Amino acid sequence: MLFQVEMDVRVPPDFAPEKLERLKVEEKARCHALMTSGKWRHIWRVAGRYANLSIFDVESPAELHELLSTLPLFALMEIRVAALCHHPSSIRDDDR
Ligand SMILES: O=C(O)CC1=CCC(=O)O1
Repeated sequence: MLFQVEMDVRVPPDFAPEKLERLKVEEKARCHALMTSGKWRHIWRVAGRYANLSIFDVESPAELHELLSTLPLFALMEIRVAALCHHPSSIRDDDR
């Protein structure tokens, strides 16, 4: 199942910079591991915002929740999810 996931990172002004840097390093490593596994298919930076637009390919909404809620930056993110279906006009057969 494909899901569009939009993650906005909201860092409180008093958040310790060294803790933020550590979480970013951990987040990047987790992202790379999930991209290698094929579960996190794509990630783009949303221009002008500390946000990303990602595509996940998972078995269920429950699996997506498990992956998102265990991301290192989860507590600092606002996340929106949209379930995706294959479009009848798409010429990309693997986009389902
Ligand atoms: O910088 C972000 O958008 C948050 C994030 C998600 C995966 C990653 O490496 O950073």
